[in-house]
Amino acid sequence: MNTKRNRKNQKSLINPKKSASTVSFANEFLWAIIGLLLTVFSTFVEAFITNLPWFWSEQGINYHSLGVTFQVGAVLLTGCMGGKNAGLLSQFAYVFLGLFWLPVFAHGGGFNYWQEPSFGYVLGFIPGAGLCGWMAFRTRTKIESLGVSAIAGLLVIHICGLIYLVGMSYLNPNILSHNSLLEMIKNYSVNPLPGQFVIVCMVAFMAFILRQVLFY
Ligand SMILES: O=C(O)CCCC[C@@H]1SC[C@@H]2NC(=O)N[C@@H]21
Repeated sequence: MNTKRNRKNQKSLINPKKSASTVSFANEFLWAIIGLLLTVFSTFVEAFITNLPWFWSEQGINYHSLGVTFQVGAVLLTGCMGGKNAGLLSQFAYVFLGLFWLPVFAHGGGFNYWQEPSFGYVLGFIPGAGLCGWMAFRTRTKIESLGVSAIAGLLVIHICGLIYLVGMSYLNPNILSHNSLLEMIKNYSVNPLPGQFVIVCMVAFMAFILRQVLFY
């Protein structure tokens, strides 16, 4: 047992760059709550960017919508800041809240929301935030690894959403006909992707700065 621990210590001494960051239980719990609140509120906030600040005096401030909300950004930021457990817990709580209590999903809420063809994306928030959080704490804090973690989380959300859409069109064609399947895939996976990539960059940048400031 001791030999095992010694070997582990030696490894991190040999390659300190690779040593994983850790997050305390208190921080995990705090980020699970912050993540839940962020996800609830950001679902209703449209994401936008402005023109570059050095053009503000000439051109004024121009806003461009990214065509998505900050919802997915909140899910990924929770993973990047709180880790795997905070990501999983916050998104379990979000799905539970939406199904059993408040209309916190983009198109409302309630138990029948499972019939919403896009519900797979909401379910995907759970493994998406978990994977993003797990990856974001495997190495010391680097903006590249935070970006890769957020992209991996985003991919998982889309994979879950797509599986649910295809599954629903086969198992429940009354709700989602084969004809509208492509339209749904376009609406929920193809069209939002460019905006979501911009959000992934914002998430990686914000998480990097916050983790430097908060020393973890
Ligand atoms: O970020 C976006 O706006 C695109 C992602 C869409 C997520 C879908 S919208 C319907 C469903 N209900 C939710 O609360 N989210 C998913």
